[in-house]
Amino acid sequence: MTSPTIGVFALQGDVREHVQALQALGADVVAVRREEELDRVDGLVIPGGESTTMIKLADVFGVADAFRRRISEGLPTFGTCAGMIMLADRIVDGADGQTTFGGLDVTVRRNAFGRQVDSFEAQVPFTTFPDPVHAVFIRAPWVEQVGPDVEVLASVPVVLDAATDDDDERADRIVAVRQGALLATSFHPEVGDDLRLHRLFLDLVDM
Ligand SMILES: NC(=O)CC[C@H](N)C(=O)O
Repeated sequence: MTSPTIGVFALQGDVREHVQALQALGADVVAVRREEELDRVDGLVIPGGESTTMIKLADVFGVADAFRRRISEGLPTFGTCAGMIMLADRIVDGADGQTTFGGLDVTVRRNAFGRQVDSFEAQVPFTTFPDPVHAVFIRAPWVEQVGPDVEVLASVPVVLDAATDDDDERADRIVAVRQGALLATSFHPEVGDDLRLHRLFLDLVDM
């Protein structure tokens, strides 16, 4: 089989890390800033970065609707952190009027962990892998609600703010999901050398 061509959304974000991870797995990778580039790809990665800037630039360059259309038509897409926000159909705590590309039937809370800790690392168990994934969270979103076609792949325990320290409540928050050929993580699998999530994504592209 010939290698798939994977585009990395390159208007903003940690593009290079994703390019390296995908190339290490044998994919042909192109940076995508224009519609002609988007037209050539078999799959798309939307990196971590800043979702408000991503959507602003996509609007300014007139490509937001092209991304929306291709994703809604079934282009396999992997969003990490800000990329997860860009794939979400609904956001909580977005900037005023913030929109997304959508496609993933989830509600995502932006900067969700911010009240507790801005950035942290954790060993996160996945339904798809025998061993946990070492996950780096940076001002990360979490998934607050999922539609019926969304499969939850991973959650992390969090302590919810309570009136007093004594009755802090614990709950699990979703940090990785899959819906058809769409995959999203709250954290940055492109940081570090664990390629399992990129490989899982390339398997979705092949299907
Ligand atoms: N590391 C990240 O991608 C952070 C996401 C960022 N908080 C946003 O809203 O887009």
